[in-house]
Amino acid sequence: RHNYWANRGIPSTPALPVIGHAHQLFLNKYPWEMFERDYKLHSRIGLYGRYEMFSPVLVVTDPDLLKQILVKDFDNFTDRRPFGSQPGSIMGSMLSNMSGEEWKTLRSIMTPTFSSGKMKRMFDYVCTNADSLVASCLKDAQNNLFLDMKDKCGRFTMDTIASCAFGIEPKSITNEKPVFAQKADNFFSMTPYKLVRFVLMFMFPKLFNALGLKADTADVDFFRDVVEKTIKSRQQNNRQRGDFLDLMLNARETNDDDENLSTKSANHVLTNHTVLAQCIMFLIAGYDTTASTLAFASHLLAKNVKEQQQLREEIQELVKKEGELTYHGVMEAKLLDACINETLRLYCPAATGERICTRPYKVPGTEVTLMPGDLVQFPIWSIHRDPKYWTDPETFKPQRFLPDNKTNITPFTFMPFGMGPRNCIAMRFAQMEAKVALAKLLLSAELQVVPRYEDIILDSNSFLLRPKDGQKIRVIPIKQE
Ligand code: HEM
Repeated sequence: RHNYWANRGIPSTPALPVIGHAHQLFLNKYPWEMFERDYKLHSRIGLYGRYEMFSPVLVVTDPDLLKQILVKDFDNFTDRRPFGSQPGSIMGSMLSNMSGEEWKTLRSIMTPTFSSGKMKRMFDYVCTNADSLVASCLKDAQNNLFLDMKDKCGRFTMDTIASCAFGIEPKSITNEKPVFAQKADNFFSMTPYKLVRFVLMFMFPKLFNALGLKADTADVDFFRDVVEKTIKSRQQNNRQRGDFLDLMLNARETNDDDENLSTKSANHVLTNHTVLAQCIMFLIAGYDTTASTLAFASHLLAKNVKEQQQLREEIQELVKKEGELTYHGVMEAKLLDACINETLRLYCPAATGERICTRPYKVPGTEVTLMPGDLVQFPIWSIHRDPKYWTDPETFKPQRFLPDNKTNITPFTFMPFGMGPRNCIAMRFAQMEAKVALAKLLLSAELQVVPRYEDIILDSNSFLLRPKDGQKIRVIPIKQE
């Protein structure tokens, strides 16, 4: 049963009996490295096959084919593999884990959360929290040789998503015990038990359910309590902020008699349970990826002194021109954009992407017809570091993303937020949040590498790229003129 790829002329390295290539996940230091060896062997061809037990998986590395699958033929690949789908589970009801029409309807309800108008309104909340982050860094820098930037930035991203989307103020940045941030961190931190649980839930959902394991963990229950209280208080006060929570509650309460078809299907999708699930997803998803990005960016700039100074000068120039840091200024800053992009190229928090085939699909240029349920993976980490697309790929060179050079980048070789209609729904928000925090930090402080912490060490127990044991750097206040 491991002849599927050979019979169709698709390269595949020899599989082990029964388990196929599933063992690759455990042979490497990091999960995303399981693609490295086969990527190097087969990327010239643009695709290769592997097996998870007996199930064939197509790994796509060719940028044109990726564009085809993720964008042009998206209707054949609308879903990811089901994750945490148990009756009544919060995890299974999150947008990220939904499929088919339910996903489509919910995605269209949630998309306006990050419209340009809403982003501009959220900018002030982001700035307030970024100011608290900088103040906290400067204060702690007085008594500490170095700061843990992952911890600091995690508190910032938690406070920012909570205030922007829900009007909650956890005050994680100033709190000695930042419960919200700690709970979100717990969700992503893997112990060996959690890792096994995660692999079972992801790769062997039937076995996971048969063992009576629960998809929702205690951390999810904590956020369920927070969101339930927030919804109750908002309904009692009858106040509208025009934020994500209002958007969800208003869509849920739209009258059932409405003749508008899309509203009817929205009512069908939006139960109390699904509203709750999306809110919890935002609090959790809003925390880790952006915090790690900021921690990685701080470290890379601490290490690359020239780039750090050039970026500081760009931001100082902006502030001089506009009187303060404005939404427009932050979004237009070219080097700031390039530094965040280069950070995400080298350290993309979500290192692997995947889609499930939802309609039979003949893969262009091959004899393969994928059937509904077949899995397609794309190794983002390997593509981001492929010397075919990036000269000197291991080196931090933000200049690659400056407008003059950007046109040299092969489309679909840079995809830290995924691509196509099912890409990261909060991409523009995450970019704005990271840019504001980094800009404010650089205006007030110089970032330096700490001896013994010169390199980024990644957490090998995580499926997301996260710094292991935080990300330590030295923060030196800049004397204001
Ligand atoms: C630097 C920060 C972030 C990165 C690198 C990132 C990356 C990603 C990636 C790679 C995907 C999968 C896309 C695909 O399959 O094509 C994704 C999906 C998603 N992200 Fe993000 N993300 C970030 C921040 C956020 C934030 C702040 C939120 C929420 C507030 C968020 C919410 C989501 C959701 C809900 C999905 C699932 C979308 C769907 O299935 O329709 N992300 N993200």
